[in-house]
Amino acid sequence: MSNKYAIGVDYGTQSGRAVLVDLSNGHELADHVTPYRHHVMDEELPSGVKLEHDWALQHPQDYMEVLEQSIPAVLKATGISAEDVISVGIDFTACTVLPVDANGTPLCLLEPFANNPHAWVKLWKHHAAQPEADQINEIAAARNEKWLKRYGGKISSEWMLAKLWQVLNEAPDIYEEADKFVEAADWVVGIMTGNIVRNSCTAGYKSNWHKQDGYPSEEFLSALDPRLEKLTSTKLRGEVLPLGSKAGELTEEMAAKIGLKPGTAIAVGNIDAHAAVPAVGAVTPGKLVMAMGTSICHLLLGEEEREVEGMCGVVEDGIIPGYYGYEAGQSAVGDIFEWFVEECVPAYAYREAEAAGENIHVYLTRRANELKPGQSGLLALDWWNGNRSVLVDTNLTGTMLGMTLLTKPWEMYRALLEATAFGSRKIVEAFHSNGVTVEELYACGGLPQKNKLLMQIYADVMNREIKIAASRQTPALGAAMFGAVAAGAEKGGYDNIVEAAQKMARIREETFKPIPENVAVYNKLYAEYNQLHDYFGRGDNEVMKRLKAIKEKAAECCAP
Ligand SMILES: Nc1ncnc2c1ncn2[C@@H]1O[C@H](COP(=O)(O)OP(=O)(O)O)[C@@H](O)[C@H]1O
Ligand SMILES: O=C(CO)[C@@H](O)[C@@H](O)COP(=O)(O)O
Repeated sequence: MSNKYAIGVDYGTQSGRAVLVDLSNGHELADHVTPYRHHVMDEELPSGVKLEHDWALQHPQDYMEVLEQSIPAVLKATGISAEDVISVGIDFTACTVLPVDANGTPLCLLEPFANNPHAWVKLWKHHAAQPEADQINEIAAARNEKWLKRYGGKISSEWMLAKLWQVLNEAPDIYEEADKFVEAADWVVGIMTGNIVRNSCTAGYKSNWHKQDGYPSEEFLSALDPRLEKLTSTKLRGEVLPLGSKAGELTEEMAAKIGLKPGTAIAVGNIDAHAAVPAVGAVTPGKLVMAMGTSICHLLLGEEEREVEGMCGVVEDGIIPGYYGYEAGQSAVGDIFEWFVEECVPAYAYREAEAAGENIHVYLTRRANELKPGQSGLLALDWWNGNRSVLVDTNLTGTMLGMTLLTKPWEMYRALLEATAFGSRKIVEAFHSNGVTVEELYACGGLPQKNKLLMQIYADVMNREIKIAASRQTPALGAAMFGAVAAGAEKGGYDNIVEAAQKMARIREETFKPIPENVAVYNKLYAEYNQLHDYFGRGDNEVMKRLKAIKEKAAECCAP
C-alpha cells in the first residue's frame, strides 16, 4: 500500500488550521492557517447590533472558510494526491454552540434571525449565562444530583446547559425555532458528511452527558424550568458516538469544495485541548498536558473516578478510551497578555520594540527576562476572564498589587506571566492532592512555541520539568490521529488511538527544568498568591462582584 495521509483541522479561538500528516510517522508535511474573518464578536454583530457585557460570538461562515482555504492549501503545498488522504479529523473549542434548523442551517444565516444575537454561534468564552449557571448549580446541589460531582461540584457558564437556558430566557423564539443546538465541532463534521452526529467528548465535558446515565434527567431539567423538561430528547437529540468513530464520509458537494475525494472517512469531532493529549503521547495516567494558548486546558488521565474541587469534568473514555479523562483550565492566559499589549503598553515601549525589530510580546519578554523572580515587587491574580478552576466563577476579575510610580510595563507583563503560572499550579495541586496523581508535565499549543521565559516560569513555579510537544499544531495532529483511527488499519490508518500515538506522537528533546533558586522565591510568591486567591475568591471580600454590579447598574442608567 502506498503511503497514506490524514488531515487534521484545528478550530481555535482566533483562527482555524489544517495540517497534512504522514500516517506512518506523524510527520507534518504542511500546515495552513485561516484567520476568522469576523474574529470574536464581543461588541457587535456584523449588522452593527450591539452586544451586552460578557458576550462572545462567532460566524459559522468563518468555519467553512477554514475548510475551503486551508485543506486545498495543504494539498497544494505537498503535492500529495487526494487519493492518498484517507481521512479528516477535526477538533474545536468547546462548548461553542449554535442553533440550526432541520436542514442543519445555522439560524443566524437565515434572514429573519440574523439580527438576533442568540441566533449566532456562542463561543466557549461567552460568559453571559452566569446567572443561569448559578441557578443550575444551586438547584443541582439542592437535589443532590449525582452528576454534579463529576464536574467538580459546579458547572460553568461556558457550558451547554447554561448557554441554552440563556437562549430560552432571553430569546424564546430562537429557542423554539431551533431544530437542534449543536456543538460547532459536530456542525462542521455534519457539513462534511451531510449528517450531524454528536461526539462523546464535547457531550461528556460540556453537556453533562454520561456513557451509562445519559444526560441529566427530565425531572432535574424541569426543576430548572418546566420549558426545559424535554431538552435532551428534542434540542439535544441525536446519536452520541465515541472518539475515533467514523461520523460518515465526505459528500460529493464538499469534496468538490475542498479538493478531497468523495467517500473520505470523516471522524467524529473532538475538543481542541483533548485532541492534543495523544499527540504528545500522553496515553497513560499521570501525564498532565497543558494546552496553552488563548486559555489553558489541563488534561490528565486516571484509573478511577475521583472528586476534585473545581475541575471542569471527569469523563470516562473522554480523552483516551479505557481511562477517566480529567479536565481543568484557566479561561484566559494568552488573552491576558494580549489585553495587556493592546490596552496598557506605552508608546515608547512600542517604539523601542520596533527599533529592535521585535514584536511587542518578544520585546516585553526580553525586558522581563532581565528581572529575577520577585524583583518586580508585583503580584497578580489571573482572573481577567473569570476563574474556571478551582473556583469556577466568571464574576471574578483580575488584579495586580505592588505597583509604584517606578513600575515598568515589562514588570507588569512578567507579573501576568507569573500569575497564570500560579493559577496552573493551583490546578495541578488540586488534582495531585485529591489522588489524581500528576507525575509529568507536558505543554503544547501556541504559547510554548512563542515564549521560553513563560515556560521557564511555569517550570519554576511548579517545581517540575516540562516537556514540550514537537508539533506546532498539536491539536490538529491529534485530530488527524483520530481521523486515522476512524479510517481504520485496513485503509492505512490505525485500529486504535494508542497505536496511532505510538507511531505518530512526538515531543521535543529540549525540556524546561526548574531552577532551584527561582523555585525558592516562587514558593514564597505562590503562598501570597494563595492568600489573595482565597481572600477574593472564596467570599472573604466580594469586592470584585460588587464592582461588577455597580458597573452594570451604571451602564443601565447611562444606556441611550
Ligand atoms: N510571544 C508571546 N508571548 C506570550 N503570549 C503570546 C506571544 N505571542 C502571542 N501570544 C498570545 O498567544 C495567544 C494565541 O495563542 P495560540 O495558541 O496561537 O492561539 P489559540 O488559543 O487560538 O489556539 C494570544 O492570546 C496572544 O496574546
Ligand atoms: O474550553 C476549552 C476546552 O474545554 C477550549 O476549547 C477553550 O479553552 C479554548 O481553547 P484555546 O485557548 O482557544 O486553544
